[in-house]
Amino acid sequence: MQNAKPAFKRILLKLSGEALMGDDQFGINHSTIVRMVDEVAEVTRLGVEVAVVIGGGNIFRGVAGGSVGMDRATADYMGMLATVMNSLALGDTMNKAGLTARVMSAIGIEQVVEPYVRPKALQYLEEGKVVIFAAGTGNPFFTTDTAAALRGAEIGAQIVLKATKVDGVYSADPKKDPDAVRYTTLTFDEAMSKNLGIMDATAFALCRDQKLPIKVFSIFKHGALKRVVMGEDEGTLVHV
Ligand SMILES: Nc1ncnc2c1ncn2[C@@H]1O[C@H](COP(=O)(O)OP(=O)(O)OP(=O)(O)O)[C@@H](O)[C@H]1O
Ligand SMILES: O=c1ccn([C@@H]2O[C@H](COP(=O)(O)O)[C@@H](O)[C@H]2O)c(=O)[nH]1
Repeated sequence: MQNAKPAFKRILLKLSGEALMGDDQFGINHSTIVRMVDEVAEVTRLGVEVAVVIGGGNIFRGVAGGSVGMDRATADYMGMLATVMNSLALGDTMNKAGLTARVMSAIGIEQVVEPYVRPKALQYLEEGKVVIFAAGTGNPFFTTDTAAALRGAEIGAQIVLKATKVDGVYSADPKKDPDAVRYTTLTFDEAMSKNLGIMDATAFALCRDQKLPIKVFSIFKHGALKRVVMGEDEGTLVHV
């Protein structure tokens, strides 16, 4: 179908930080980040406005610091800084691939990244730039999934796309339970009442209240992002 149009005008793409490691044990794998950017570039060429939140699990998670006795809020700020590093790497890779990316941070580090200012972010999106929201929500005790829900709602995205290491939402963690079954669709209430660990309850609740659907799909599956954007059958849709 040559003339098919994208199903969405503006998306909030949540990229897994952990997936950035590729086959490495830690950090940012070069060919993996280049591959992710290629997938994003493909959907920008369709005219879709793309905002991105990237996680920090390839570098640091606050919960890990907390578990070895660190002050949890301090550990969470370290986690937020990890997302700034990933955002800078992603923005740099995008710019090298011919996209125009702008990184905006929820915490003040102006010598490194410009601060998040909503009208400016909206202006960049209208100009066709890719906006990368760094440092999560700017507050400890949250996650980048919640930041994705928050920024998605703020910018009027039509959907939050969670690109992660699994190809959808399962009845249990498919990495731990081989009998887990994948859902094609489910409601926010079902996801929360079943305690499905793919996203935290705060992110689900915010999206439910804002009637902002979430699509969960695999970042490792070539072309999956484009298929989601074209409204094709891919991953799991979580809806009101
Ligand atoms: N019910 C479930 N269905 C699917 N995946 C699940 C489920 N419960 C737990 N998971 C796990 O959740 C993981 C994805 O969530 P998580 O937020 O930890 O990673 P991410 O968002 O990809 O990484 P990061 O936080 O670094 O951005 C999957 O890799 C999967 O193993
Ligand atoms: O709003 C936020 C977002 C993130 N954090 C901290 O950063 C790490 C990395 O984010 P992930 O979503 O786990 O990839 C997270 O574990 C928190 O420690 C935060 O405090 N507030």
